[in-house]
Amino acid sequence: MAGDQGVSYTFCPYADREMMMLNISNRIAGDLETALGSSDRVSLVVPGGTTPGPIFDDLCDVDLDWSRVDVMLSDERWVPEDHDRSNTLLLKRRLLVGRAAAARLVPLYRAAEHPEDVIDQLIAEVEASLPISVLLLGMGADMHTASLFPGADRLLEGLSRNAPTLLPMRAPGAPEPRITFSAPALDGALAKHIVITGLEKRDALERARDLSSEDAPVKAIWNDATIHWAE
Ligand SMILES: O=C(O)[C@H](O)[C@@H](O)[C@H](O)[C@H](O)COP(=O)(O)O
Repeated sequence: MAGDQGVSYTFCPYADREMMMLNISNRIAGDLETALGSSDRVSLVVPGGTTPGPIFDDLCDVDLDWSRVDVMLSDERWVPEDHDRSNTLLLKRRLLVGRAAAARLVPLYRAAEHPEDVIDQLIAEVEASLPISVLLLGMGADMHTASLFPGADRLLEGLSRNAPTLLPMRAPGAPEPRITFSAPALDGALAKHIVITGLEKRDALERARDLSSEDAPVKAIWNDATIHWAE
């Protein structure tokens, strides 16, 4: 456990990445199964980026009633869906295949020049699938999570208690505009997992304890999360 200012998470280290990815997939499957036991439809929110692919490879073959699962991204880069930086493309290739192809993808992207052009429509679609039943997030070495980046143009709004469910975000560290779930929308998830790899990110997690959420946005959602780490 780590704690300051009343926040806490459970830190779960693994001997190797493969074991970690398999275990996270099993944990998510168990959380989804539990949620499906008490709701007609449940939702799973996952990150893009480079880390979660192996989790998706394991999870997509799990035997559960995927036809009752809404899948959403925690954040999306504002690029067409066939672009190699599209998180939607990653989902379509590695999670929404096999048994999980029966799940419903709730998009965080629509073909439009700017996220602002379609944000209201995206919010309405996403809000129909809330609350988040199961959440998986990644974290950058700069302590961003989803697209809540330190120094981003609308970070304070995204961290505020009254934040909209989704908001556009532009940040010095992000090559394209983003759309992201806000911190309170993510923090309301019933089960929360964060996956990180490598010593740099583990050190960043340690540093985050003494920083504000503005400098370390991951803090805004880590309360009651399980943080899975392997070198
Ligand atoms: O689109 C994205 O980039 C993600 O959703 C983002 O929040 C990601 O989880 C972190 O940046 C970690 O990224 P890596 O796993 O690539 O280090």
